[in-house]
Amino acid sequence: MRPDKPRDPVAGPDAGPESPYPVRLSGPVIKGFGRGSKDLGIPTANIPADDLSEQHPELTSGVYYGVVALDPQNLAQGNGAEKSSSATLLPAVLSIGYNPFYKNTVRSVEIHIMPPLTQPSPTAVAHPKFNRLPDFYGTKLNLLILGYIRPEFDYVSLDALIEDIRIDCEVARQSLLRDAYQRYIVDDGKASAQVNEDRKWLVTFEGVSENI
Ligand SMILES: Cc1cc2nc3c(=O)[nH]c(=O)nc-3n(C[C@H](O)[C@H](O)[C@H](O)COP(=O)(O)O)c2cc1C
Ligand SMILES: Nc1ncnc2c1ncn2[C@@H]1O[C@H](COP(=O)(O)OP(=O)(O)O)[C@@H](O)[C@H]1O
Ligand SMILES: [Mg+2]
Repeated sequence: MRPDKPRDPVAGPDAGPESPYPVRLSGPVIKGFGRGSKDLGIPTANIPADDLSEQHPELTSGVYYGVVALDPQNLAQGNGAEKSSSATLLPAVLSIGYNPFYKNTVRSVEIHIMPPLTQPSPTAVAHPKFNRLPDFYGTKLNLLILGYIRPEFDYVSLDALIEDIRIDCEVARQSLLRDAYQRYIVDDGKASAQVNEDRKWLVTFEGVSENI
């Protein structure tokens, strides 16, 4: 059960991601249990978790933050962002694990994509309307995990779970607003060669690389 204590406003060192982060994950967006939107009002793009234990033993179950890009080549038509050749980098918060509140028997990777950091945060207020994009099932998603926030918990109620995910969104946002993290989204001219390479990887889909 979730411990009854206040949450830290940021997660991970101010100086930038610390080993083993950043961690790269990719996959097509698949169907989950359909609870994200229906029960919680928080859509999560699920990607396959089959190889996770072998490929990334360092990714223990828990909540993380990072940056995502969706393949612009197979984003469904009419999703608002016109089918184009350039991928957008967006902040994200995700959960990896068995969702103890729902007692899943298989592990899942579920990513909630947040609005750009330049926009006001919808989750700054209690009982928010979480960010919702037009559906993009089947689209390839690249994710760069930059830090760990907390373990997964069981909760006394659905409302308590939703409120903790709202705080996760705020922690992810405040964490990513720091210079050493924001440069994974926007080139500030001060990024190391490695950060530039990671940003380039994010927008590279099957050999198609975008200019960023
Ligand atoms: C940031 C974030 C944190 C989460 N934390 C928990 C958690 O601590 N415990 C839990 O049972 N589920 C947690 N979840 C998972 C939700 O229960 C899950 O997104 C929901 O069951 C939707 O599943 P679906 O994609 O299969 O529909 C979290 C999800 C997100 C996006
Ligand atoms: N902000 C968002 N973050 C993640 N997915 C979103 C977002 N907005 C819309 N979606 C869409 O909603 C789907 C997830 O909804 P969800 O209710 O969690 O269903 P499922 O159980 O199939 O994962 C994603 O696969 C994606 O197509
Ligand atoms: Mg989902």
